Amino acid sequence: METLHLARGIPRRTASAARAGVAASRAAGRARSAVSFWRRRSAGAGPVVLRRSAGGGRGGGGGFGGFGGSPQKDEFAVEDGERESEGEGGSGGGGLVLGAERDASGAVVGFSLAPQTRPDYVEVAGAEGEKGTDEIKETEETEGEEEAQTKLSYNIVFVTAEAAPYSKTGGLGDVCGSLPIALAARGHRVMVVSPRYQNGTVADERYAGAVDLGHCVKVHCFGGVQEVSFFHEYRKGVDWVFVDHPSYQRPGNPYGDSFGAFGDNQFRFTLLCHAACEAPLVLPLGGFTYGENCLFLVNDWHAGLVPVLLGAKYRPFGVYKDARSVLVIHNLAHQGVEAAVTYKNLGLPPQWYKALEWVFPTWARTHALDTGEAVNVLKGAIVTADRILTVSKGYSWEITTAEGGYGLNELLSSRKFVLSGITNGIDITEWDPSTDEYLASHYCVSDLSGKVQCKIALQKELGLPILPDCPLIGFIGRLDYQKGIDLISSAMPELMEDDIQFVMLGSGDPRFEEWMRAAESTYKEKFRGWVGFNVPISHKITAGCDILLMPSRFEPCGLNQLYAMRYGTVPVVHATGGLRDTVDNFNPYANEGSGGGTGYVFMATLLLMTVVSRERLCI
Ligand SMILES: Nc1ncnc2c1ncn2[C@@H]1O[C@H](COP(=O)(O)OP(=O)(O)O[C@H]2O[C@H](CO)[C@@H](O)[C@H](O)[C@H]2O)[C@@H](O)[C@H]1O
Repeated sequence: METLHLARGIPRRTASAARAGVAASRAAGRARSAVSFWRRRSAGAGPVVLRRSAGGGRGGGGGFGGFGGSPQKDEFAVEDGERESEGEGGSGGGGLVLGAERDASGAVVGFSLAPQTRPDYVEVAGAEGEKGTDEIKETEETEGEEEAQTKLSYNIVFVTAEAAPYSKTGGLGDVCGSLPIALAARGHRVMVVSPRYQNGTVADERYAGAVDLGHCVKVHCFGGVQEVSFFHEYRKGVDWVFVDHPSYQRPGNPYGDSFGAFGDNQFRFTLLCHAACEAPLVLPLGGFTYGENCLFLVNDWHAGLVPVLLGAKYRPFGVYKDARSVLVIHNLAHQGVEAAVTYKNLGLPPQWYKALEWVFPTWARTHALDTGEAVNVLKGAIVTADRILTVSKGYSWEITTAEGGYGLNELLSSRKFVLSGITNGIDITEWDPSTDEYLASHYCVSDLSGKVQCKIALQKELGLPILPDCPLIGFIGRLDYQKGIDLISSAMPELMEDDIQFVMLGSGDPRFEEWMRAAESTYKEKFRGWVGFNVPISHKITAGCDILLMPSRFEPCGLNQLYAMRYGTVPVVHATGGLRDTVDNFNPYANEGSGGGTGYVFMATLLLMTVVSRERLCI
């Protein structure tokens, strides 16, 4: 498992005002420019310059959640999952030093990831001479390989509503499915806590490798006691922990079904947060628990109660005193807002109400008696987390503005000193055109000759006329207001006047799904709209298309443009958030006139007001 960190090396740009909308005609114009650019490219104008800023991360299983047994010494080293004595580990140069915990009589009672004198980290062998600093050690890219190792190793607990390949509706699943593996490869001990969704389809088999740990935890919430249990799989150096409860067993995706979002999501994710706080304390993974000295990475509102619980439920009793939490915001538009009366259901002490208190502005209230009082889980996480991260630098700034802050901009601005952005990486083993299992032909960015076979195969599979020279534009994503689908739909008649083909893959808002079906029957020879969630098709579109269109109104990071750049597919993106940060706008004058850049970045010319309505604030 390797990661590609596109953030490094990309010139940092000062983001201009977050634009909440783009002009559809502008999008069409840009797509047309890309078409003509593509034509020039096809005509021998040279390949698009795809600049990758950094190489992949170190592969390998590593990690140390998966071994057990009794140590013979107080400290021993572990390398690539194998246990060695300390002396042996020293010669290997890549071992981890662990400590044994002893009772008053000196008998070993367990193992600690922290040496007794420095209880919050372990040292990584090979970092001799540089001990005492707290930086992640990374060497510069060497022949496409990134050597990265940590000198401080943490017990990291991801809490997330989705983690691929077990569950995925979008980018959150991708990141929480691959980043833990990359961190484990660097020497951290990593656990991912996520629900064990069972929806009665073949997708349930994804959890087949996870075994019931036989551990139940009682959660006091929603006026009763709920019992949750845990399943566990140790895979690629990571402890994947799945919380089991009947509320995760129903048809649909993690958040809803064809009738919309589930009405009990607040309940389901409250359970997740309580369970995630218990997991490091009670689950003996690989023989021993993670313990209290954890770093919780809480992803989006679904995990947002975790930092609140640390402060409200555990620390008053001396538990998790040294634990820290990082809130990772993948999408600020979803905040977990419910009526104020639901606060009492969350299993929090009454005096902590203010942490979650949220009052809608007058204009957003629905009737004269509406006081606008609500609880907002993400707000609670923002005020209680030790650090706040977004998935790109640009987005970390945008959320502090009125246009991009979804009502939380002032609060986020007040926490600027702990707010930062780190651009997402991607899993370059899954997304690699030279090995991608879903492709009809393999190729690489330095030799795109196999790409045309992917295009022909895609045209064939979708029943489009097989025209290798016809520019093929693609879109992949959730059919959501965020993604600018309405802008594509209004640009479509103009786009279809050109000699192009257009393929869309997505699911979500039924209105957009209906529009895709209608567009397909209107433009039979040129347009295909695949309604549904289909990972193989997403790979085929990424490889088979010449251009990938992403006219997102806002985009915290965006992954598809990163995949596209890796597949030699020109991204055409709106200059917002992570799209602006990661796509280098094509400059025909660069490189002594031969051109340079990684795609097209268009600016919004029409600012559409973002209406922060209650509907958008609730999942
Ligand atoms: N119908 C379909 N079939 C198959 N695959 C599909 C699909 N629809 C989407 N996908 C896949 O889901 C992922 C979507 O990732 P994005 O980052 O573009 O969006 P998303 O808005 O969900 O994520 C949020 O979180 C991520 C991660 O932080 C941020 O990058 C992003 O900006 C933020 O909005 C991609 O891997 C894509 O291929």
